[in-house]
Amino acid sequence: MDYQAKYQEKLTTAKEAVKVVKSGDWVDYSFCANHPVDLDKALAERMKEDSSLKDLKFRGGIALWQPEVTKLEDAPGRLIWNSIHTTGIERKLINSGICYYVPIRYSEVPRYYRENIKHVDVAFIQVAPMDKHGFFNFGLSSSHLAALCEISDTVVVEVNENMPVCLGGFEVGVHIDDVDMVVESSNRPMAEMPSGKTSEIDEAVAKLIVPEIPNGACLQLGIGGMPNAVGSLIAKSDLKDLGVHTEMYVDSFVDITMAGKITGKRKSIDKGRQVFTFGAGTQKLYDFVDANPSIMAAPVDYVNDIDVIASLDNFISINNTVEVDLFGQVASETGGTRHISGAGGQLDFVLGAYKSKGGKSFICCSSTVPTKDGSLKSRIKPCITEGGIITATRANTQYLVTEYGLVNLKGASTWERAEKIISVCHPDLRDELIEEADKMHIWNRTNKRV
Ligand SMILES: CC(=O)SCCNC(=O)CCNC(=O)[C@H](O)C(C)(C)COP(=O)(O)OP(=O)(O)OC[C@H]1O[C@@H](n2cnc3c(N)ncnc32)[C@H](O)[C@@H]1OP(=O)(O)O
Ligand SMILES: CCCC(=O)O
Repeated sequence: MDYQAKYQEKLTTAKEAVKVVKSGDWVDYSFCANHPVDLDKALAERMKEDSSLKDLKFRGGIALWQPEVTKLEDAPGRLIWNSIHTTGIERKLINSGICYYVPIRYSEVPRYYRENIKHVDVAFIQVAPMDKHGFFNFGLSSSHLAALCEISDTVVVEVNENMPVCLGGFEVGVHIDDVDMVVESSNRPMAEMPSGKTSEIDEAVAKLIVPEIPNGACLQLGIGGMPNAVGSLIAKSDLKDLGVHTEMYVDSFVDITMAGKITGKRKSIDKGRQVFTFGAGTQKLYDFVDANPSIMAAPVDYVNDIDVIASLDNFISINNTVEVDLFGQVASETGGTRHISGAGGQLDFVLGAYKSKGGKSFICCSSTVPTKDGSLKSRIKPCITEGGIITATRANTQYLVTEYGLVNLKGASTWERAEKIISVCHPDLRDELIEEADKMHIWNRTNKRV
């Protein structure tokens, strides 16, 4: 089969390719680092020139830069951006009235596409250059992109030579036979998502979690500064023979690997491989995962499947949250009715890690939220702020960790939970919380004031 001939047949420019978009279409921008760059720019140009092109519905998630189409002055009347997980960029788009969140359980996203969404008009995906077998590797996001290609009327790939090639699993790319148009991009460097500075609070939390990790454990680190801080401390620890099975591949996994802590030898499946479904970090990460045989990309319905997670012994899952209440309910997606990020795979890993033999799931947060005037605002509340969304229910929460301590809520009655949870709150806010707990009938006279 002459794949090069097919490639040449399908090769076009971004300007030509975007002509396929019609008013009313669903246009899927794929995910995170794989959002299109040149196609997005060309579509925005076309929309500027042709004001009759409207009622467009875009879908994407974890936007690392603001899509050009959303910058159009008249974007609010002409398009809606739907996000399966919002970053700060998308939070701003929510405020401007053009972005809406798609509630998901991340492990289920490929099935949403195949069985529920069922139809996409146009898919625009950044991919790595075609290999000799005719495949365009999805690189940093295997995620749900194979499912997206299956249900899209038109698949347009935007080839970027800087997209790392991530192999090892399945559904990691799309074949030229299943692609309608190929656009060679301007080869911009991959967008980065630096993990930010680690705070003293992050470090205090990390110091409480690391001693809970046994040698040979299999790690998942979530999104945000705190899980990354734990990763940095693991890199400096004496732990050995660790494995990785994580939804998101982040920079600190590279540091832990370089420190010689990861062998993956004790994994019962995918032995020796660091498994992930999407990656976002710095160029250090992108260079590390590129064509690396110890890395295995796979779709999210495999990586986040609770039975797959549970089949890995000593699974350690570390995720961040926005608010926790005195019942142990975890709200990681919103602050009241204000949308912040999304459910992502938090529940998948909370459930899977607890089901794993020797596994532990840690929900961590700073005890207070930073405020402009420096006043103390607790993240731990009697009840989740009105309108807040629960990501992990109270029965699912295992370890809760703040800079003041680590408590295990499994098996604890409501009064025991209240006591444990208040023990990790900011000391100046504990009395108020005890008063509230008392009013809510979850404080017993035998409860300890810590
Ligand atoms: C990819 C993976 O994570 S793997 C599997 C796990 N998935 C998840 O855990 C999904 C849910 N978790 C998350 O999305 C993240 O961990 C978060 C949002 C909880 C924390 O992420 P971080 O990047 O560290 O959050 P950060 O502290 O920067 O706050 C993000 C926003 O929330 C706001 N916020 C944080 N806490 C609160 C609060 N208690 N009340 C109101 N707003 C709040 C901040 O002001 C900020 O908003 P802004 O940037 O628009 O001003
Ligand atoms: C969509 C995935 C992001 C997350 O789990 O946080």
